[in-house]
Amino acid sequence: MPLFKKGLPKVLVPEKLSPDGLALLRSSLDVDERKGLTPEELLEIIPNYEALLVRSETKVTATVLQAARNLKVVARAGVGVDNVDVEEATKLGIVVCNSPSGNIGAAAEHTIALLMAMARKIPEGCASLKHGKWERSKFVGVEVKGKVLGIVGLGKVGLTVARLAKGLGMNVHALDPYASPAVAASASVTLISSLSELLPSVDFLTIHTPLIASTRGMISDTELALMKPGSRILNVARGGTIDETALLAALESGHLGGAAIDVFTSEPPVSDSTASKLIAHPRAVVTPHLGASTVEAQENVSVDVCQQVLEILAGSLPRSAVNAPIILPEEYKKLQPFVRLVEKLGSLYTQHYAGSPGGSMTLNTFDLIYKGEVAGINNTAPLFAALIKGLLSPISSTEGININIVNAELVARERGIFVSEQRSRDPADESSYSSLVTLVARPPSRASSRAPAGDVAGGVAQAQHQRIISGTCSGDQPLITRLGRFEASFEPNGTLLICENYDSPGKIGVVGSILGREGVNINFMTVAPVSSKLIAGSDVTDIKVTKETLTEEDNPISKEALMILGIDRSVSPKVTTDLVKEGGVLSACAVTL
Ligand SMILES: NC(=O)c1ccc[n+]([C@@H]2O[C@H](COP(=O)([O-])OP(=O)(O)OC[C@H]3O[C@@H](n4cnc5c(N)ncnc54)[C@H](O)[C@@H]3O)[C@@H](O)[C@H]2O)c1
Ligand SMILES: O=C(O)[C@H](O)COP(=O)(O)O
Repeated sequence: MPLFKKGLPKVLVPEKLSPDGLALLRSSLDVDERKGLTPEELLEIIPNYEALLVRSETKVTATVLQAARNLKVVARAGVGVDNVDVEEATKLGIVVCNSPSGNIGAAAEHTIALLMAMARKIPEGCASLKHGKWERSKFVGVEVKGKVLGIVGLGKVGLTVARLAKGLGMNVHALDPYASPAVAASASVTLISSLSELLPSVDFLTIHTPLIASTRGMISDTELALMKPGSRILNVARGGTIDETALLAALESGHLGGAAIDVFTSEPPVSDSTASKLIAHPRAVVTPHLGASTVEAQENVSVDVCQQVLEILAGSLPRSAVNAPIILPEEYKKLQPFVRLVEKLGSLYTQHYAGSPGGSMTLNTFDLIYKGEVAGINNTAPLFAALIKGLLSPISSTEGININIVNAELVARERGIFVSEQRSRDPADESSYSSLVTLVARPPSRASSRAPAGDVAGGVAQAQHQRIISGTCSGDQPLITRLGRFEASFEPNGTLLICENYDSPGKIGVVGSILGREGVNINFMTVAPVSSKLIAGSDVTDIKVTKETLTEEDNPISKEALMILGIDRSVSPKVTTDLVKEGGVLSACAVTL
């Protein structure tokens, strides 16, 4: 078991990563470099770490992730994340990030190196000379100038290969259903619309797609048969895009003039496998997944992912996560106070209303309404995630799962929670708030069968089943401005006692003495009157406008109020019961925010 620097988050590095990035981590993280771990050893130690930094060798399986109780981020120092179970990481709220552009140049240059090595038989000539032979006529190659290079996958690496190949005087044809024709044209690449059209035209074919369902085995017997006799093929993308058995057969039959392969279906290849026979074939030029192995690329990807690990562990959003939305840093900064606010709205809703009739158990449909400046924020995914976290954190253990931007949608779907986000660029409301966020909880069916406008009775019936909480941000500090039918102004922090009562003299004294008896100190108190709009009868969508309340002659609606007390500890249910029984309040509820 490693000895950790006390208190620092721990990051496990089980593969060779450039020290440039790791140096960035060392001042604030405990970096544990453990090369050569067996899968069993990885499983045993992974619960100790907050971050895991890998290349393509470490298999980050569902079992590893489930055991990783403290893991916040898996960072892949490179592009491909096929060695990481991203789906499981998403379920568990673990960010998976990568370095999508740090090794593009290296991979493209390696492709060209293999292309030239294969065309000019450099590995064979080199090996022959080292064995003391001088065989000049045996190693006559071909030129690439004027030949057709077919590229499957005109993404970052594919496009760079295209530009380099143009520099060598090649004609470049490419197949990529998602490529931009303008970008292809700017690189003088002819876009071809199908493999069957592309393959017969090429002298060299190179693959630059990810390994996904549609590309697995994409080049097999049929496709190889379409290629010209003597043509050559390259794979610096992922093993499995070219079927290894079909490729070996095409080399053995002499149909293909050569193959240059950097990646294999199983790495390292198993002895006696098809891949090992392919490697041994005299017309195959092979490298052990070296596409990204340059000093420069390794520095790039290492620095890139190490910076992201620091940011993620500090609570920021990743720049290039594969399982979370990308949000610009300046936008994320603007969102931060509202993220805190919306989480508080959700938590306040669950704690204040969950136990009440029609509470959170039945109200699983929410409108999250952004008004004013906050409505101008484009990507509200962090607000959605904050709401789900706020709603669920007070009532569920969520089995150690950290609800965040990565898994909020999945968790909401599993829990049957529906959220509709709405925006209004109008001023926040008649009030002076520049931004206002309102959470409306409602039963799904009622919402769609809303009473026609003007039908106040219907409106009240509908309103009875809604719960509304609004808030704003004062600087960075969240502020609740409405709780139910009450106009409020309190900071949702710490433990709060929320008492509904008729606003009458002496009430505060009684409540204070009951709390004093229990040894509870009051830090602050604020009174929230019924919304003036409600008294004027204009706010028919307000919540909980009960018949009893409206017809209470001695206690007209205008006399109702919420008393919100900030207290220094959580209280037992006995305290809230006593407040109702002895203190004369209508209801009392303690929440911790
Ligand atoms: N050998 C190495 O060391 C090494 C280094 C870097 C990248 N890679 C691999 O190279 C591949 C390409 O990387 P990239 O950064 O260019 O990725 P990219 O996402 O930028 O490009 C992939 C391209 O493939 C296209 N594509 C997807 N499905 C396709 C299909 N069915 N037919 C045709 N095109 C399709 C996409 O539209 C995209 O343009 C990846 O598999 C990556 O893991 C390998
Ligand atoms: O996906 C990638 O970035 C490349 O395949 C490089 O993988 P590596 O980091 O294991 O060299």
